[in-house]
Amino acid sequence: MMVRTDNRAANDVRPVKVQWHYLTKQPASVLWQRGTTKVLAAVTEQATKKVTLIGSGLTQVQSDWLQQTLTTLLAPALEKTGLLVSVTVLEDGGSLLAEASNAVFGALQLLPEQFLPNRAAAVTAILTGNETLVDASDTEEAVADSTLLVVTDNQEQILAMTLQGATAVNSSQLNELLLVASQGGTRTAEQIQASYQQAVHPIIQKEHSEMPTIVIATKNPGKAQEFHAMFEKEGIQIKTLLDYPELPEINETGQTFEENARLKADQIAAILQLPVLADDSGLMVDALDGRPGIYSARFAGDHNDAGNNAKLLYELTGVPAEKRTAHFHTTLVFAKPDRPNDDLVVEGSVNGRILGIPRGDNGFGYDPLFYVPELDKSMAELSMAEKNAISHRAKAIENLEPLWRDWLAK
Ligand SMILES: O=P(O)(O)OP(=O)(O)OP(=O)(O)OC[C@H]1O[C@@H](n2cnc3c(O)ncnc32)[C@H](O)[C@@H]1O
Ligand SMILES: [Mg+2]
Repeated sequence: MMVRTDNRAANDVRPVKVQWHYLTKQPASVLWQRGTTKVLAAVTEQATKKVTLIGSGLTQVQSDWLQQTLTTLLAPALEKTGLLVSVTVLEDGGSLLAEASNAVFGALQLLPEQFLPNRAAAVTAILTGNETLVDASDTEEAVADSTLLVVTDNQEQILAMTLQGATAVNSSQLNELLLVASQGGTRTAEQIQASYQQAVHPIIQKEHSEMPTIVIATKNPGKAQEFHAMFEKEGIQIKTLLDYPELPEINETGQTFEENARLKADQIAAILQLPVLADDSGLMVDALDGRPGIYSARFAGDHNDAGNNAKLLYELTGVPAEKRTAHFHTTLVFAKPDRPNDDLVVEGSVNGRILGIPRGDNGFGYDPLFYVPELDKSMAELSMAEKNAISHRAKAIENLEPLWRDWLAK
């Protein structure tokens, strides 16, 4: 009997770690880890009624299979809208295609519209010698005679599968593979669900009618997540604009960050009759007299990060490194219903320099061009945790921390 690399039973799946809403500016993204395999997936709706998959770190065959499988699984939803799926393999520690599929299934759960009617999850089962092992690690995968990848729902029903290997399998071996894989897949679906309930559900959706509520004036769950920790420990639940789809769009017509944040906070507090925390942020470049500033999101016309970055580089053509100083700024405004003169206002900023060429893939907006001298990295080269320790939003939250309890109780 072969001892598994981590002493698991033959039919045991490894735990999973899911970081929901991993990318701040994507509507639905997930960092998925099982064993040492790490995959980042993001999904957005697109007008064309098909699945477009952009894979990095998958082979063409794997990308094709995943795209085809998604197209089949999502067929009913694809009659109405299309889907852009991006998959980035950060580390391949085995069962790569299964974990890439799981990352996408996870991200799909974060879209407002339910694309996947059943909870789907993927797992591999391998045949090695005369043993059948579920959820193979990379060392186990290396000695597999055959590998079966199965996508199941949460009831051990098989939704898709693919068999690969140099050795033929007979029907009883295939049966055995199918059995352990479908159980492992359903176990994985439960793991995804448990993580989702813990991480996402309580923050944004769960109703605690007895709990005091504040509203974060953003549709960006990543931002909301940054505020969540501060309020959770005080027994306050937070909601976001996603919980109030009927609210009118508030136009950011102010001339300063504070005016814009105030517009959002005051108007929404008045409508919902709840305390509202709003933020407005942007990039201020010294050589451009503080531009793009409040116009950061639409510097190049529409809300397009690539266009904004290109325009910034263009405007700084020929400006030497030492004159490319800049800072990110955030203003937070906390408003209570019907008390517009009593808003709590705090700010935060982080200094840096605008690079000549973009660096790094994390973050969003101007992050790849924003160099942080203390860390000798661009903002896009920082992990989310590193960025959240030094960012302008983090500093503003730090400044809010000692003030808001007394203000809210007044
Ligand atoms: O107001 P909401 O709806 O939350 O979304 P927004 O895109 O307007 O978000 P912000 O006011 O926070 O930021 C305005 C723009 O400034 C840039 N920006 C803000 N924070 C940033 C950050 O942490 N990293 C990189 N760019 C950032 C980015 O281009 C944003 O679109
Ligand atoms: Mg804004």
